[in-house]
Amino acid sequence: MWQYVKRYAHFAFIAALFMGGEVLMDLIQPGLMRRIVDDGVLGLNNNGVGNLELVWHLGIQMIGMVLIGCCFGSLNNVFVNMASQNMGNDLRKDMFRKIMTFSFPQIDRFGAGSLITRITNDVTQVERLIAQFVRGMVRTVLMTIGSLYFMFTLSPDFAFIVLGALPFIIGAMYFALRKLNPLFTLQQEKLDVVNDMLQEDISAIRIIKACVRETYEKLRFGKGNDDLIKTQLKVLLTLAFLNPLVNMVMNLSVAAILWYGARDVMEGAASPGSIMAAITYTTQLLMGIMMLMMLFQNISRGFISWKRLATVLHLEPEIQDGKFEDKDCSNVSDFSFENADAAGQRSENTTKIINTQGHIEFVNVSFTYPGSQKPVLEHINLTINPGETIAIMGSTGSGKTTLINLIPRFYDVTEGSVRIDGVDVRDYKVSSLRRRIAIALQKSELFSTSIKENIAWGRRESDETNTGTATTCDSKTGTAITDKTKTGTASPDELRGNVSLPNETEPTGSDAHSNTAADADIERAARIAQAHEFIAPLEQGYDTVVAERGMSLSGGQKQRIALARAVLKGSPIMIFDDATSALDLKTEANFYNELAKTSPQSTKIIVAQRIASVRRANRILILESGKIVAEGTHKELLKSCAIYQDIYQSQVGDIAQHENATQTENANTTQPKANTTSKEADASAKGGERA
Ligand SMILES: Nc1ncnc2c1ncn2[C@@H]1O[C@H](COP(=O)(O)OP(=O)(O)OP(=O)(O)O)[C@@H](O)[C@H]1O
Repeated sequence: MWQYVKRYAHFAFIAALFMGGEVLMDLIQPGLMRRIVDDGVLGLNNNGVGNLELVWHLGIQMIGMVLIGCCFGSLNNVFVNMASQNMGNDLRKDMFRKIMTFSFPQIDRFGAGSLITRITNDVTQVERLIAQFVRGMVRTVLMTIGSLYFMFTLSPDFAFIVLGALPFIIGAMYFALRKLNPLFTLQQEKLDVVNDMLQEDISAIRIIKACVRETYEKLRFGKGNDDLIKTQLKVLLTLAFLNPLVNMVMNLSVAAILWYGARDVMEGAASPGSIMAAITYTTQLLMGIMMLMMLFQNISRGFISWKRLATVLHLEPEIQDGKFEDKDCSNVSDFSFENADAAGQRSENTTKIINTQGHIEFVNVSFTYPGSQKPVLEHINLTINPGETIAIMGSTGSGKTTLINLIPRFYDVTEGSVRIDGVDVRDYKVSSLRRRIAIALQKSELFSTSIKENIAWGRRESDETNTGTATTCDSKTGTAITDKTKTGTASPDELRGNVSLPNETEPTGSDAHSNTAADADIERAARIAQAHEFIAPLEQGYDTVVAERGMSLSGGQKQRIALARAVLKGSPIMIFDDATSALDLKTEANFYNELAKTSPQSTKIIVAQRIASVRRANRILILESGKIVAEGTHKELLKSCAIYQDIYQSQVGDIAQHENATQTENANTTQPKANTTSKEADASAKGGERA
């Protein structure tokens, strides 16, 4: 924690100085009050003749002290907040960065709810720990020392009375904190559970309503919440006993001072003013101790939260960078967090540059999910050549997604190796590897921003580059494209970016150097993904803002935006994991046709359930129980593979429809493209989206 504290230690130090000033003002006041009573009112040093002028004089001094103390207190708050909030800000950012470097199993181990609790509630607790420490601890320590000192100067007896009370208070606090500490840990864990449920329920609200499971979910959430409240109640109950106990000890001390002091006053050993001052010091001191009690609670809570944060911050990412960097991405200024973390490491290791072609090899690959005993993939041997289109079919749970997840290292193989262009994926720099792979998934993740931003999102490195020029990768040629839109030197060809596209209006002149170039890229990608048809008629077109997680779009529309995003990324390797399942067959066929035309050199891997989606692939693999059981073209498999034949038989209707769609498409390409296509596409899209 010190590394975070020390960055803002200067603020904390200044805050402590101001707190010292505030305490000093508080400590001086009882002395002034004593003089007002003894000298000003009772005139003890003037034969019983009071001095009103002195009362005024000392009164004004007291008001001045209060005001100065108030200013010191406010300035203390300002600097305390600067220290604690800045530290919290750094912690939150570092937590987020760290989480971004985690592998899926690591994220699963914590759970999304727990990570959210840590990054929000736990960071707040640590902020509070720092604030309370600088504010409360400094105040209490100075106040205790100062009050005891002044009490000793007033009367050592008074000081001994207070010192006698201290062990009771400290003992009570010690036992309370021993009881409270495990409860604080439990409380944070219960909060994790509640946050997990909350997150799950809010994102699944549609299905909860559709299945009329509101009551069930309410009960489930209620139970989690009750558990949290029970723990919180235990904490409060412990405190409920502790507070009155400390109050009682404090009042007994005041009573003892009054009793003792009254006797001294009667015997002439002490003045009434000094008794008043002693009582004020006692109250200040014991209030300080009370505050210390609250402080210990927050400190102990803060340390528990810090431990939870440290578990995340000190966890080594399972997926580590290798030495190989893609040639075309080697001079991309890396924004990615893993690179931020690995920056030092990179300078030590000699980075080896490779020109990615898109050749993929699975060499005797086996994979078992962490925590599971049963392998999901067993001894997979597979070679995919650059520019080849491979389709993977197989029953649900056969391991298709798992297989493709090994390529971008979402998981690392348990045995064997996955190689891209002859290099084990584990030897690549993770960001470089993933930049060369475009992925579209069945469940399209969209962000609550414009359609344009959503499509451009996958190719963001150029936007995030803040030094020099940005380089992205051309899928067709495999060569680097320097993003000269920023420097104003881009030619129209360069402005076409990653996507190699059919001839359309090229941006020229000054347009070529403005945003319209990027817009043109986005539109072309959307056209390939068959998304332009539904985006163009929208009132705001590409600037239409998508609701959270794409809720304002149909399933098919979301998928087409996700496809456009993958196309725009234009990587040498493209993976479509059931990414066209919500499209009708015609739209799907159009997409793959366009893709084949515009990115012939990209290696494409299509995971699909429909024969119509895969029949045009160069090779189709049939995966069963984690093993490749058949491999061949559509025709070959129809002849030789019983599983494929079964699937074919079950989809005969679909296939006929697909053939018609393909014929219509071929006919259309011989005629000028009329506007009717957009209507057809929309109508068919609706069909697909219903699918
Ligand atoms: N994160 C995970 N942890 C543990 N087991 C998993 C995990 N993800 C998938 N599995 C298991 O691995 C097996 C293969 O899953 P995978 O998602 O690869 O299948 P699939 O062929 O893509 O299925 P589908 O066609 O239904 O998408 C399944 O038995 C599944 O239960």
